[in-house]
Amino acid sequence: MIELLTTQEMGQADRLAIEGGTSGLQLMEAAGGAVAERAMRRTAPGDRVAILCGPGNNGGDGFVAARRLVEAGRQVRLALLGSREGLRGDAATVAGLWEGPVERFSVDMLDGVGLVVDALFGAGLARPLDGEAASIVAAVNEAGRPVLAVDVPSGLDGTTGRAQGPVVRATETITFFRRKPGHLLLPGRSLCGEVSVAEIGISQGVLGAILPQAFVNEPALWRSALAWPQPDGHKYSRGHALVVGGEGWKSGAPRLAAGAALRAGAGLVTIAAPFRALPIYASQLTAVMLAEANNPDGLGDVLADERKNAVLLGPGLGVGAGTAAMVKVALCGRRAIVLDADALTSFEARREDLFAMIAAEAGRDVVLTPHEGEFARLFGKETLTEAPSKLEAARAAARASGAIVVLKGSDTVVAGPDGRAAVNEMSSPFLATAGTGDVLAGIIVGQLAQGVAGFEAAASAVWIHGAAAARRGPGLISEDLQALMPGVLAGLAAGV
Ligand SMILES: NC(=O)C1=CN([C@@H]2O[C@H](COP(=O)(O)OP(=O)(O)OC[C@H]3O[C@@H](n4cnc5c(N)ncnc54)[C@H](OP(=O)(O)O)[C@@H]3O)[C@@H](O)[C@H]2O)[C@@H](O)CC1
Ligand SMILES: [K+]
Repeated sequence: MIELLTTQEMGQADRLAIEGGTSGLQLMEAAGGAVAERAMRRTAPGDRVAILCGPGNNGGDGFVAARRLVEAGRQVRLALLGSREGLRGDAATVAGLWEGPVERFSVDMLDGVGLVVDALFGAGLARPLDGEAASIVAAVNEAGRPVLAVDVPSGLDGTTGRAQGPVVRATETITFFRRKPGHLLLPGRSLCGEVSVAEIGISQGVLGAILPQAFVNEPALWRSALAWPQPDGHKYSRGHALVVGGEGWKSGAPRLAAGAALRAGAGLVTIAAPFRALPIYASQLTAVMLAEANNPDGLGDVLADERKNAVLLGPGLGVGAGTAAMVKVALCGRRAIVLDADALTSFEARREDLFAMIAAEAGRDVVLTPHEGEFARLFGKETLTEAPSKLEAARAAARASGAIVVLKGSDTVVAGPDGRAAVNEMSSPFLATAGTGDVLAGIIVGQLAQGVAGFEAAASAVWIHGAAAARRGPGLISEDLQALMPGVLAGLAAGV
């Protein structure tokens, strides 16, 4: 399980390590040493390196790296933002060990360098950069040389992934102990370049005191919760997913979802749709079954069979009171529910009704899968814009709704009402194509049908969906995803 630490939690980790007997100076020597190691991979002896140090401990890491790089034969020029006398604590100590000149930044420092080390600001960034700091950042970005950022690109908030002012555009970022959410959340992820993590002598044990609630979405987070068919099992023991579909001319979305649910491992999958649309569905389906549901009462009849233990509503269903009434029927009872697309938008003006229906049945999993537009419509634009980060927006929505919220995008966040959250990085830009959201909703309902718990069902589905897309790359269309899933699932089953 890979935890993500807010800058505050990282400060706690540093403090706990120091209380545990590792000095701050040892941590800084290890951090600066790791920076130097990364810098050496990008340069050869004799190459010129510019190291830009800020007034805090991030700058301290820069001083350590400078010393180590000179020892390794690099030609180092070091600039300090602020005065040497202004340095405090460990940063002052390591600055004292630096025997070279300490310059004031000038643009010519960047001429012909093989690497710029950005050690201006890290976890202590307290406000947007302005004045001299802002002009240094502009000069670094303008120079177009490779940049190695220490901890985070200066100007980026490691907790939120946002920059309120100027920010360094790094080629590579090295952070310490654990990544921070801002390394995965956009725009942070694209500003960091390649991210590596260095161990600096903080023991894993500190996590037991910190209890981080945000994680990288990767198999270690949910692998043990996945359901695999047992030798003595049968299709009914793998669950029965129901996808509620609409009119025939909108049957593509429910069909994509149903196929994905079957691939995800649901034992049976049925699409419920109006009688007049059934021939259209039937002409394109084989293993997926059909049931007639002309209206909410009809859906109630279909759901009278309690073996249908997970239901998806939304893809191709249409926005309006009819869809809201279908959702209401599906939400009566204990089965797991996924609400996507039109099923979310149908509650735009009456979100409290939806949240009350979700709350009415404790212990049942409801997963909501909005993209940012649907999220703003359901939870209010301010939930998105006023939250400090996308992660916090998803958490706030999960708390308000009592559901697991999958806030989709290139940096999809899965958040549970209990505060647990996972940020996804297993993705592909080629997923930005029609129908992929329907496939994701289908994978989630397929996982839920097999009895996988809501948070794990959603997080694993997001990962499987991204991994399938990554296998194809250019040319991907949503119809391809189903056929790509077995390879991804085989890898998970084998534990790789
Ligand atoms: N023991 C440890 O903790 C370890 C920490 N490590 C390293 O330390 C880093 C965190 O160090 P840090 O806490 O000193 O913060 P840092 O990012 O250097 O900046 C603080 C300084 O910047 C200033 N400042 C802030 N915003 C500003 C702005 N907009 N414009 C101008 N100034 C601004 C702020 O001034 P103030 O706000 O007080 O006026 C203060 O002087 C962390 O990222 C990692 O690299 C590693 O060595 C491992 C051990
Ligand atoms: K930095």
